[in-house]
Amino acid sequence: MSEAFIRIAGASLTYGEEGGTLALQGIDLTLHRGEFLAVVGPSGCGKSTLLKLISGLRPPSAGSVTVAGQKVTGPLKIVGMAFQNPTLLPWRTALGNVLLPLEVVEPHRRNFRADRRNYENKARQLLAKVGLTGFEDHYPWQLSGGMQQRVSLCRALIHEPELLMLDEPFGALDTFTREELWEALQALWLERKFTTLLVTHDLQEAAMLADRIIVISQRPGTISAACEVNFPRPRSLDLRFAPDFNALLHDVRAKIDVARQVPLSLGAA
Ligand SMILES: Nc1ncnc2c1ncn2[C@@H]1O[C@H](COP(=O)(O)OP(=O)(O)OP(=O)(O)O)[C@@H](O)[C@H]1O
Repeated sequence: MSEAFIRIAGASLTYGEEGGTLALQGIDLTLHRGEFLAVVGPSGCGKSTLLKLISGLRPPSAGSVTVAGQKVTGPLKIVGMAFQNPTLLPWRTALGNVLLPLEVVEPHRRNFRADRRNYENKARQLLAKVGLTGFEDHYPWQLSGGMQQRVSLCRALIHEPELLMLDEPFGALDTFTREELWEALQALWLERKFTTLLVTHDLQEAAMLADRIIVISQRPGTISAACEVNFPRPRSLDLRFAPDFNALLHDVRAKIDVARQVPLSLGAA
């Protein structure tokens, strides 16, 4: 495995002042460059908070977070993000939405006007990779939920981030669309190998896409278990029917059940 890219050491995060909500406690985690990590656990255990901690949107109350050798002290520029709700700007076309980060994030912002044609080509290529050729000039309201989420994925990747954070990106989609997007995401990841954190409630999604799955326990969230996912890549959807795959799902499910019952960080007897 390659070099460590993210290191979290003894990190805790409390929302609000002292006596506020202790969301995460004693998190130790190392991620290698190019690794795909899935984060699962019961509702409210701190999965999204872990993404905020790593991306610098929230500082740790204790411990430290290091990304690419630098201590995280504020929002990182090298992150692309996509959420359950695609949050596309309704007055912009698919292409216009994908281009948005380039108009905001340096160094692209500086070059955007002069290099617009180049950037547009890049955006069109990315849209083609997720099957949206011919829809570049459509507005969000002219696209299905799955298509909007594809645009959102392209928007998260257009500035070639080293780190991709996905918070339940496919949670609102039907099963077939979700599976198509797993394939699209896997293809992009295999090509570009951005380090990825995926928060999901869908264990099939976690096992299909990730190199490793971590389970966060009931709040205050701690990492209560981890499973390596060693299926060769590219992974096809047929993998869902393999006995090894289902054994892994059962194992992760059992670990989540334990995580739901035992508030580990409170030192249950
Ligand atoms: N901005 C905030 N202010 C105060 N408390 C917060 C804030 N954001 C989250 N929390 C609390 O922190 C805890 C962890 O929340 P978080 O959103 O990280 O959980 P999650 O595992 O992503 O949940 P879900 O699976 O339901 O989306 C919860 O108890 C939540 O109420």
